[in-house]
Amino acid sequence: MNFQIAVIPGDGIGPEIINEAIKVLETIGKKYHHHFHFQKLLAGGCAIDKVGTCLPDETLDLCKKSDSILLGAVGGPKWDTLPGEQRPEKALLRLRKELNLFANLRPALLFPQLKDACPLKKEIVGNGIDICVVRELTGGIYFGEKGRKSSDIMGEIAYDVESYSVSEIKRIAKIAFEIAGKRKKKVTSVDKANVLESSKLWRSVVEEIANDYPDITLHHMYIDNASMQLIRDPKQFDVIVTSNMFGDILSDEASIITGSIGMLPSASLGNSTLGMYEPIHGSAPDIAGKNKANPIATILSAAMMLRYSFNLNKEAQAIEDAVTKVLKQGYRTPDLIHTEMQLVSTKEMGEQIIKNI
Ligand SMILES: NC(=O)c1ccc[n+]([C@@H]2O[C@H](COP(=O)([O-])OP(=O)(O)OC[C@H]3O[C@@H](n4cnc5c(N)ncnc54)[C@H](O)[C@@H]3O)[C@@H](O)[C@H]2O)c1
Ligand SMILES: CC(C)[C@H](C(=O)O)[C@@H](O)C(=O)O
Ligand SMILES: [Mg+2]
Repeated sequence: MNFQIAVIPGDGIGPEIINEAIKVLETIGKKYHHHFHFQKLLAGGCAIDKVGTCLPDETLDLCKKSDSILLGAVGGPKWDTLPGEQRPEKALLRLRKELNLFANLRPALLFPQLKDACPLKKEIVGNGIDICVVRELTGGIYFGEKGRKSSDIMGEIAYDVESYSVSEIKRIAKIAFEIAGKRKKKVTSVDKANVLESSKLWRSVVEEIANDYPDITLHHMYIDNASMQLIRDPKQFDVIVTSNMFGDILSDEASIITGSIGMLPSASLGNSTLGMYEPIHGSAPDIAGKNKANPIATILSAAMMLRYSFNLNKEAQAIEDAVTKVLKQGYRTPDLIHTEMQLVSTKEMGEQIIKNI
């Protein structure tokens, strides 16, 4: 089959990790007789430098017309002083919003071979950690009213408003319950309902949706406690459903218990098969251009693309199996390294994964 993939390498380590994911997809294409057509597009800081805007119209148009989008990372210190609207990260937010990609799945899976790279004690990790964070992606404080104003008494004031509608909460809650139905049948909804009005609505709507899923257990947890419980006893979680900002923070926290933020992929989905797939990490300016970045999160994001946008399940599994094999063989990028392991670069990690497909 033929698939049109819009590729946004972006900034920092973005182009390095994307190259490895493309090579992996090409290998899958050859093996299973699919034609993946890649179209590289500009967005982020590199687009600001080249054409003066973080998300050129052409990029947005071509993303809309493609079958799926693969993104590396955007942003970096070079553009940090730009006003909010002009920052590279705005490209990401606009893509998510314009394509209505409201559901962000961030699976935090500790590969058994990486138990030594997990900072938690062995007795806490037990047989392994397998959590799916379902992050609401097109609402909340990221997209509420924001601005600056000045007051005679307080001087300059900046504000960002968190708001959620019933329909926004319903659609993300449904996705979380559907996913939990295929897993361990447990949803933990994370909010701050003891303080925030938007969280109170969140909690009541999630409870209403839970009535349609009698075989799924629902727990509510405040974000402060959830941040602590994730380290104290991560095995208690199956699916975590939460708002845009809480999901952003909790997923970075969850990633480190899988060994490295370089291990966590994501899928951003809406109402059609068009999805955007990206690692959860950023452009990692501290290691950019050094061939040191872990490409696995991006490669696993490509696997999620095959599964969710193209319904190519055995092909996705082939990538995931190859990652497992490479980890078994002892290959590690610097973020995962510990004793008696084979240190490899970004490129070498990609090559080893390809060899194992
Ligand atoms: N999706 C995105 O495009 C995205 C996501 C997060 C942050 N950002 C942007 O990236 C820039 C840097 O942000 P940050 O430093 O807060 O977060 P970051 O995720 O880029 O880096 C945090 C730390 O994790 C390490 N790291 C990240 N990815 C890695 C990988 N694949 N392999 C090995 N180590 C890895 C980095 O070296 C750094 O030490 C900022 O401009 C931020 O806005 C973009
Ligand atoms: C870069 C930033 C806008 C983005 C977010 O906060 O959503 C990132 O941190 C992520 O996790 O994808
Ligand atoms: Mg983030």
